[in-house]
Amino acid sequence: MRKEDIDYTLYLVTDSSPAILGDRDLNHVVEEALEAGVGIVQFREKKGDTRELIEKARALHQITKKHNVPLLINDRVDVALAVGCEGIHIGQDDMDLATARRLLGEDAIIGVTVSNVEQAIEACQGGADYLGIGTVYATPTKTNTKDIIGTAGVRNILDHIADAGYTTRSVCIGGINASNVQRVLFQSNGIRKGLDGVAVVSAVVGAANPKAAALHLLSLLKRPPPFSSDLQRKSQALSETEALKPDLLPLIGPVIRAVHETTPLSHNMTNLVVQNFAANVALAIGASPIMSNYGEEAADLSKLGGALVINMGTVNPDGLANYMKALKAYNEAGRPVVFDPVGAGATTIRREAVKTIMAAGYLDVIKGNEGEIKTVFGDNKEQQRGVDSSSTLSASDKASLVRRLAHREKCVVVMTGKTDYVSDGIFTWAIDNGTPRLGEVTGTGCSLGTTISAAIASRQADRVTAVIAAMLHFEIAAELADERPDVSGPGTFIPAFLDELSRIRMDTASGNLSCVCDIQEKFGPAIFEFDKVISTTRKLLLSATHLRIPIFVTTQNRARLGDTVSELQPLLAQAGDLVRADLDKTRFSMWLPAIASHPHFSSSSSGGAGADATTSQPPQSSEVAIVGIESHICVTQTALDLLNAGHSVYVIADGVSSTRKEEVGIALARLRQAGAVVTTSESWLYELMGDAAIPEFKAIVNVVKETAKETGAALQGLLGSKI
Ligand SMILES: Cc1ncc(COP(=O)(O)OP(=O)(O)O)c(N)n1
Ligand SMILES: Cc1ncsc1CCOP(=O)(O)O
Repeated sequence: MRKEDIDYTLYLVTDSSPAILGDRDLNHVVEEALEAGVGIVQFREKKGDTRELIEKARALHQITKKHNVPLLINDRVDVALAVGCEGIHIGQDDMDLATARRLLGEDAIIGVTVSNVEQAIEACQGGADYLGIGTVYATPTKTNTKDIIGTAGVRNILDHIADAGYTTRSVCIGGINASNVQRVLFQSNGIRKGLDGVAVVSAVVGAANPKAAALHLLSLLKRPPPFSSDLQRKSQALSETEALKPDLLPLIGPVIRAVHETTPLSHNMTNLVVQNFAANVALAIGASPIMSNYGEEAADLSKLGGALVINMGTVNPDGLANYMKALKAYNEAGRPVVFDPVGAGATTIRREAVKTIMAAGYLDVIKGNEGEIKTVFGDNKEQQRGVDSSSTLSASDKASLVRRLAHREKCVVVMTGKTDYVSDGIFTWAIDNGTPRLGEVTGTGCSLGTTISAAIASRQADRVTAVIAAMLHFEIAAELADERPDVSGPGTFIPAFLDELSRIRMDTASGNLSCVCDIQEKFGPAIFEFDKVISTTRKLLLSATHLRIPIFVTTQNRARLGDTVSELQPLLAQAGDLVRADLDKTRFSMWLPAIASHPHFSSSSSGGAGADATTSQPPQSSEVAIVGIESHICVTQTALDLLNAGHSVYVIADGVSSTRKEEVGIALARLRQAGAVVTTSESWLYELMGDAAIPEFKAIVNVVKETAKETGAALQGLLGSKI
């Protein structure tokens, strides 16, 4: 067999020790493994006389030859020469590569154990046919292992040898079995070079049915792991340009809506302190919380389409065992896991717990403060005080740390702080939302993990978007709560925060929006009943502020025709961040790219390439009310564009006008025919409320009462006989 044709996918290394082989026959085990499809076998026997070893190896060689699979001998060049088999595997303490090559010749396959970059480069340079990279995880099969390098170590070696231009075949070894093989491969593979396979001992030799075990491993090795989707896609993009950096803002609203619509399960294995608060946060954002710290339940829960939060805030040995069970179950079900390594650097127990959890399964999101993320990265020299974080890194160092950790673990990493950093290992975002108030109450950090879990459960195919959407939802709600006049401290902040979380969700889900089209100073003298348009718009802006309906404003050629009229400016200022856009335009329609791509309008993109196959929704439309001028030009074109984009349009007849009054009636008739609803401000307001029991009812009724005279005048003046 030519060297380049060797299939390293599943590499069997033998072991005849009773602890592994038991009473099975080694030849039979190897024969079964070969039947299953093992592509290379190494005879590794640490005990026995040379003659005995040669005899056993000869017998094995007869079997491997039948399957046209190479047999290598561990350590012993003499045995390999005596048997005449295809090669050897040598470690760092064995015969050196150059001597082995001289003795065995160019055709022999020689593999070399490497556990760091220097050894790997030296072996590649020296002409090794393959590298045995390890030890990945501690294993009872080899107790004299010097270096446990984890998947991060394997990946580092692969990246460096690829950078140095080597294509040497590579397998990894140590503690690999069916429960971790997909993750090991997924997390080990570098962007430029991947592993050719894995080498195992006990997973096959120690299995009750070696053939079935090898078949199972091969089937796992040949298919992508359930959690690989979006990051694999993005990894491919890495070599391409910065232009690929996704614009996430248009995708935020759809994630919040997806949580509202799918009510995903948020399975929290969280600490005792925050259980109640985290459950309330989950409810406020529209998720379905279950607070279960019992690992045995996870197998069932993982099948319900949700996500798991492992928060090690009050870790203990039982808890750790439960986390591992749940992590395994969620990994097997292909459902996302959020890891919150609370207080990771505070104690030795916690540092060890982090290592145990990281080695036990794949984590989709790792979220922590600076100290926690440093500890997870393995780079925290400081002693963390409790669960708090002090910051010593610069902004660029923080960004670099989250990117490196995300890249290493192939997951999304969030570092919380005054500025939060989020990375998928390729792109990194800084988020400056939130309020110091969040730090004044316990459980906010932990319930951010809960919020992320719900978002990621609804948008598993695009984890980083889900994570950022969850963070924005959470932090903007906190800002809004903090600004409320009824909030005077941490006690009043908590209920207000829950209210704002829920309110953002309802606002985003409801899709009610308002557009104020070109109500500018210079139009004043020319427009029919311009003052009525202004008074109706005032009424709508006041009501929109009470009902938290986002507002979009435009002006036509502001430099020449002036800004939006001064009567409306205080109301726009009062509406604050509800004014989602205030744009100048030359196009007649308000449907500018910046508005069309705004989260409130971009829901139709939720059915696009980034949508989660399991939860994709039909494109959702917004309900948009329009006021402004002129009815037959800008208002008409905006309404038609909105209708074309699939939105519902409400033209507020007592709030639109034109230069000539005759144009108005014709424009409204045309829009009605095109599918718009032509209605009045009062009718729209009552339709929005739907129920006199809503908390805002009183405020809106007051607005209606206070503006009753103006409304009458507007109806009289503007509508006349036109509808
Ligand atoms: C495929 C493969 N990789 C690594 C090893 C380990 O070899 P070594 O470091 O020589 O340790 P021992 O096997 O001699 O204990 C291996 N055997 N096979
Ligand atoms: C030979 C060797 N080298 C590093 S770990 C190891 C043993 C791997 O055994 P197992 O697959 O049973 O963990």
